[in-house]
Amino acid sequence: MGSYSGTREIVEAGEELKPVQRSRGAYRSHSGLGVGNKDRKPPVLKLGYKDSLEDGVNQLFEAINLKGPKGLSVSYQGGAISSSLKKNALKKPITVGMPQSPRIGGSEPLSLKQALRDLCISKASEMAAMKRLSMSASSPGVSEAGRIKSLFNSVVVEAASGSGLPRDEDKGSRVEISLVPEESKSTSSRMTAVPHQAPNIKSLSQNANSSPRFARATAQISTGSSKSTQADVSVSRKVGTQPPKAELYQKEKHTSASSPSSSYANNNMLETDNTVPASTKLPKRASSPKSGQKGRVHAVASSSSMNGNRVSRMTRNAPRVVKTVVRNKSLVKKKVKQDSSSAACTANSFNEVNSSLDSTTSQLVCQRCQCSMKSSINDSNQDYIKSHAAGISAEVSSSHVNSDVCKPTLVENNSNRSRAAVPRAKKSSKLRENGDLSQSSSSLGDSSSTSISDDSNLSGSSCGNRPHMSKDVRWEAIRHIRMQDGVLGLRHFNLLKKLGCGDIGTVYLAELIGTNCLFAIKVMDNDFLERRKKMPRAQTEREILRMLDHPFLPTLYTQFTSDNLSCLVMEYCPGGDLHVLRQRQHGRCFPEPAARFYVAEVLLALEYLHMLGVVYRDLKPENILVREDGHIMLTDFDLSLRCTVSPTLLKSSSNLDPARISGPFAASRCAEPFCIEPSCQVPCFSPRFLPAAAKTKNKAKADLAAQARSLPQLVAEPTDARSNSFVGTHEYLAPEIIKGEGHGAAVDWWTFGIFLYELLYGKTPFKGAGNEETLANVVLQSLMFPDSPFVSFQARELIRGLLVKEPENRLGTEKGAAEIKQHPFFEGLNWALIRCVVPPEFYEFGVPSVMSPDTKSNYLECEATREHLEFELF
Ligand SMILES: Nc1ncnc2c1ncn2[C@@H]1O[C@H](COP(=O)(O)OP(=O)(O)OP(=O)(O)O)[C@@H](O)[C@H]1O
Repeated sequence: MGSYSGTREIVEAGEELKPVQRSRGAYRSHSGLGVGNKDRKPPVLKLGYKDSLEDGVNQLFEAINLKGPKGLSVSYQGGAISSSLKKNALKKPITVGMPQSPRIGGSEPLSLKQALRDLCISKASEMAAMKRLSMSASSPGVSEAGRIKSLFNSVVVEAASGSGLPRDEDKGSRVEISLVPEESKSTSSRMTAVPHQAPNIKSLSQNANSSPRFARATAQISTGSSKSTQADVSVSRKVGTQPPKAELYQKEKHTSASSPSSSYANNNMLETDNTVPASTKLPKRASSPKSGQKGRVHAVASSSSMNGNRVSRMTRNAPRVVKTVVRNKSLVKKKVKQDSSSAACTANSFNEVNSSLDSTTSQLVCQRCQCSMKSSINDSNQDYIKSHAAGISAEVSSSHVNSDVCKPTLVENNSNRSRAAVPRAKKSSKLRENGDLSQSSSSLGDSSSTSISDDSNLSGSSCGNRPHMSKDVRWEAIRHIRMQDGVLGLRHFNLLKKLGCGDIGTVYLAELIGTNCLFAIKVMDNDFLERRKKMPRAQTEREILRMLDHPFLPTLYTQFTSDNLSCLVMEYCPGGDLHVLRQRQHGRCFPEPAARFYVAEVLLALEYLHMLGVVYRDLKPENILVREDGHIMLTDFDLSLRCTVSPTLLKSSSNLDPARISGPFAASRCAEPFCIEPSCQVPCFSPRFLPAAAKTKNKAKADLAAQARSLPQLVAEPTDARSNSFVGTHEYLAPEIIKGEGHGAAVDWWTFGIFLYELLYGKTPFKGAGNEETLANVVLQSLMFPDSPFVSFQARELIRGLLVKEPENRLGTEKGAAEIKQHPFFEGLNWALIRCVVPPEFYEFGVPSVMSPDTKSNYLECEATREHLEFELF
């Protein structure tokens, strides 16, 4: 990852590091609008109905008293009827259309019954007429059920209050129970303020009902949390009173329509629990949280349509502990308990997660992503590939950060930011126009920084179409911040350390504040990129990162633009790169088994990239990072070439006997395929050199080879990829690139050969005294192997096959990675389970402490380890 010396730029993040005004006011409770404001009285329709009814009844009973038989058990005293009868009369609106005979004794004369019936009928028709009138007067957005409901409400409530009868809470809730739940509501009505409707939560619920996406996006904030109260209130405000938020809703709805999995997170910000039925008494919200609870947000998603509840808890402002994490020793592994009963693979469901409040053990799962495969242009292959190639179930280990860590936040080069302030707005809008980035409206009122999020395309901060990383707690951490603050920006991160810088940006280790989650953030200055015409490279990298979901490739969690700095939030690899790691080895080269492990994982990553139509073009040890678990991660895609590809299945596995396939690998004692416990090591590397005495095992070996040959073969070489770009690193450049003959996917197999050579011998094969000589050697010099260190014949054979100067004769050109995987160098390797094998252990690494202002300057210089070409002929 070195940079060309003449073109090394240090791009610093001019971050908005002031304590952020979280615009609490924006979320603050607003009396009368609170979702949970159960004191809010339904508006009263002044229909004049009650008075006329009472008058009529009074007149009737006056007549009865005067004319009725003596035995009649109705009392009338000075114009007031008995409460029971009065109640009956007042309940009349609820029984419209079902007139009942007043049970006044059992022997009332027929004329009285008739009189009462007539009265009921006349009042019913009066009501119907009034209802028609009110229908024509009301807004079109209000449904009939809503109007009837309002009518009932007004009648009952006013009657109750006007009657002088005690109006207890139960009765109040009964009024709600009597309402007919609306079945549906047009989406446009969601945008309309409907003042006489039931509380906003109701209309939200209805929206949720009409869209499964809204249903699953339900979020209820726990009682007792200040944030929860604010969030709740913000819901109603956004829906009922604030047009901009309503627009946001609309926008999100469209997004969801096109990509169901894409806007989950944003929805969560705005939705309330859709499962609160109309008959349910609205919960009372605590208005003044206790200090101890402040900041603790308890998000609950529940739905009757869901098969489980998702309970997520995150601790904010919890002390963070910086702790050296020793691989395989101090890792805190988190188990995720899922509700297996749920429809786990439906895009609308969440599974219950066993989560703990403890920051070190909280674990959140977004189960839905496991099945939501994003489909996009030319993505049919990608879907297939992703579903087959990336199925790892990642156990997440939390990193521990010292409580000191969160205090300071790195502020660098503020002048850059002010410099960029003027063009920022212009460019941002330009980007938006291009549809490249979508502005997320923020209610934070952060005037000093602009954050533009492109997360709609990344499925928000949900794991989206990344099933293999779906259980990563970092998705949830990001989603939580977005729920809380609306839009993610650099201000949400503590920059702990500069990890390095490349041609187009600077990479920082960063902690998402309050979450204990570490990320690598690549920060790119858009002005700089534009000036240096490197915007296309940044764009390429971003596009490729967004596609990736593979255990040996980086996960892009989110991306945003903050103060004209484009930021890619990626998975952090604490193990450094293979270039550094190799130099720490005895003889500056890896033992062959270690080299075989690393190149095997790189081969799988390249295979996956090729299947996605990506020619990587920049393979070198510097671009291979070591994860916390010792497996690798191939990074840096700005020099990659994108093209179309059509994977072809050369040979199917339909005629294979599954028992035979598993036969040679049956040495594994563990049935759990993802178990990485040493005692359950999967024998990915069975011995290639069998003891002479073990001749009887030769048959098994032959069987193994035969089975390997009979395994299904998928070839996914981007055959039409051609480029004349002169890109790469001198020592790794393929001859066809140097000669300018145009190149394709075969360049990756050349670089793969150089890479293996360097890991085994500690140097590249064609390195000259200078760059020119190196290039000449690549084209003209034949391949030679040093005598030492000792390298197996198979390894040398593989290198020979790969470093063929004519690309058409090069190993891998015809059948891609499948061809290379079958080389004897990899004999006995269980490709499918290599990610479960215990990786070579070379050294321990840990999480650095926070980057102090003193140490910051140490990172301002980037050491170029290898000269890097950036001449592009396009
Ligand atoms: N996800 C990550 N985790 C840890 N370190 C990273 C990560 N991504 C990059 N780095 C480190 O940051 C440094 C800069 O990375 P970057 O990809 O920008 O540089 P580069 O490979 O030189 O890029 P370019 O080819 O664009 O010049 C690298 O040296 C790498 O070690």
